[in-house]
Order: sequence, then structure tokens, then C-alpha cells
Amino acid sequence: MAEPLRVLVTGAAGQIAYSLLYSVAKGDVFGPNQPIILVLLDIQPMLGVLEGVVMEMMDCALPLLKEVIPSVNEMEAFKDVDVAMLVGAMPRREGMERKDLLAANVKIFKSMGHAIDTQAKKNIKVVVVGNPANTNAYICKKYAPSINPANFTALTRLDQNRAQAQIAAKLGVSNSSVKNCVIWGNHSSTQYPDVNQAVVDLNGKTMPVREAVKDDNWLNNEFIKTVQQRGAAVIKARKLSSAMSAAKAIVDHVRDWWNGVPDGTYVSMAVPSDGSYNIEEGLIYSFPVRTKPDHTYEIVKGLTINDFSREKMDATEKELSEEKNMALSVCES
Ligand SMILES: NC(=O)c1ccc[n+]([C@@H]2O[C@H](COP(=O)([O-])OP(=O)(O)OC[C@H]3O[C@@H](n4cnc5c(N)ncnc54)[C@H](O)[C@@H]3O)[C@@H](O)[C@H]2O)c1
Ligand SMILES: O=C(O)C[C@H](O)C(=O)O
Repeated sequence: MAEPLRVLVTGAAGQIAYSLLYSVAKGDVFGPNQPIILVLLDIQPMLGVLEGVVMEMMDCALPLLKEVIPSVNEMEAFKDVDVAMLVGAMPRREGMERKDLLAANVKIFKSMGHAIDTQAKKNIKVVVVGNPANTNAYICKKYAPSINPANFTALTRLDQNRAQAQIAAKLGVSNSSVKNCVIWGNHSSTQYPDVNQAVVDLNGKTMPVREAVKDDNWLNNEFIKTVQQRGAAVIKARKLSSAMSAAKAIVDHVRDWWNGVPDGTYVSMAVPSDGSYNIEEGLIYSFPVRTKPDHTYEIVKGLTINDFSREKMDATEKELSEEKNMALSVCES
């Protein structure tokens, strides 16, 4: 058997982690032959809850789970970590925009960036989930200068899954029949869910989603708005932010990053912009990416961008650029 991977989950006493940990520990992310050491980080007041989570993880008696280490000490928790799922942060409540969270959460990610820089394995892979996820990932990357910037990503897979599920429901097909929905930009209400490259298997034939749906008005308006506002709709209904679907999306994101996706398929991840599609370099912007079995990825280049898409891609870039400047001033003050 392989050496165990050291996987850190922050916010481990919270609601997303409660849906996430079992899935990670039973092999849904790294496969059935990869043993795991789970490090669970939360803050001191949550230590009692964290201990309960540790008991439950033990009681699952999972074959791949070699050790569970609870921690309320950031520097210790990041030591020698291979993969970090940074969930811990304050969640958005009803009526709050993600920007409202920025001042509260961005400092957490400055401190985690420093811990990553000094403690973690140099090839650590990081996915940031805590909101505002893209900008938190930007700050984390900035304060971890010894790590390859490409190893910092933020979660937009939940948005991709939401887009895919909306299309599948509209067409009455299974979710797995819909491929290559793209999320551009920020994990916020300015994101642009784009179906111009998406395809669907329908009646034994693979065809463009636009051709299958035959309703551009729905695709250009209601569909986009539904996906953009889905997080807020869940909060309104549950009085809590999405957790089960967020955990599933984290599993999808890291599994596909770790293992690669088949040729011709791509997934959306918020990653440091290399200037592709004229997006400001360095911003953590969601692009379609092709992941490879060596745990790397590349931004899918050369997709045709029409005027409608360009406008939406620029609007979400503008929001990210503003968030970045706000975050930098919070961190530098
Ligand atoms: N990117 C996405 O798609 C997406 C989806 C859903 C939720 N979220 C975000 O994920 C985050 C977590 O959501 P949740 O519902 O699990 O929240 P939650 O309040 O249930 O849990 C958050 C946990 O993080 C802990 N925490 C706070 N500061 C910490 C720190 N410095 N170090 C370690 N742990 C810390 C808290 O004590 C708490 O246990 C929120 O910011 C939420 O907005 C993102
Ligand atoms: O919108 C939120 O703050 C919650 C979360 O990011 C979501 O998309 O469900």
C-alpha cells in the first residue's frame, strides 16, 4: 500500500466538514488504495465539538483511515500536509453579500498562507472553500511565496454542478449526460455560468446544449440567474449555507485535480489567471481547466467568446479585482 497522504480539513467542527469527512476518509477522493491521515483544524471554542467528530470518524472503522488528528493550533496542523481543504471561515447569513464577509475572513487566510509557507509540503495542493473563496485563495497564495501559485485553487465546482443539474432537469436527462458547463470568474452572484461549450447526450446523440434546450431566452436569463443566486436561495430556505452539496463539490474538485479527467472533458476551478482570455494575471478566477493524472492542470485555451460572454466575464473580473484590492488593504493595515 502507498504511504498515507496527510490531508488537512479546516473548519472541521462545522457543517460542511460534517458532510465531507466521511467521503474523504472512505476513499472517494484519493481512491480505494490510498491510506489517509486526517488532520482536523478548528478554533479553540470548538474543541469539544471537534473531539466528538474525531470519535465519530474512529467509529466509522474505515480501512483507509490511518489516523485522525484534531488540532486548534494552526502551525502544528499544517505540518507536512499534502492536501489542504480550507473550509474554516465565517459563513454568509441571510441578507449578507460575500463581500461583507471579506473583512472578517481574509485575515484567516493570510495566517494560513504563512502556515502553509513555513510548515506544509512544498507541493501541497490547496482548495479554498471559505468565502469569499477566490479572494481568500488569492491572499493565501500571496502569503505563501515559496509554494507554486498554481497549487492554490478555490471552489467553483458547486456552481458547475448547479449549472449541470439545471440543464439536466430542463431536458429530463440524467446529470451525467451533461458535460462541459463552464463557470467563469468569482464564486459570487457575478459569476458567469456559460453553456456555449456544453454538450448533452440526448436520444443516443451528443449535441450542443443550446441545440437541445432550444430556448436561448431561458439560457441567457433565468438559467444564469438561478445558478448565480443558488447559494442565497439555499441560505434563505435553510437559514444555513449549503453544506451537503458543497461537500460533494469539494470531493469532485479534489478528486478530479488528483486523478485527472478524460480527454475532451473539462471542469471549472478557480485558479491563478495566467492572462488567458485577457483576465488580470494573478487573480483567482474560475476557468475551464483540464486536469491530468500527475495532479496538474491547464486552463483550456482558445474557446470562442462572444460579446454576451465577454461582458459577463469582464463584470465578474472587475468584482474580483475590487475584492483583491480590499483584501490587500485589510491585510496590510
Ligand atoms: N465555495 C463554495 O462553494 C462554498 C459553498 C458553501 C459554503 N462556503 C463557505 O464555506 C465556509 C464554511 O461553511 P460552513 O457551513 O461549514 O460553516 P460553519 O460555521 O458550519 O463551519 C465553519 C467552521 O470554521 C471554523 N473556523 C472559523 N475560523 C477558523 C479558523 N481560523 N481556523 C479553523 N477553523 C475555523 C468555525 O469554528 C466553524 O466550526 C463559509 O465561509 C461558507 O460561506 C463556500
Ligand atoms: O452563498 C453562500 O455564501 C454560500 C455558498 O457559497 C453557496 O454558494 O452555497
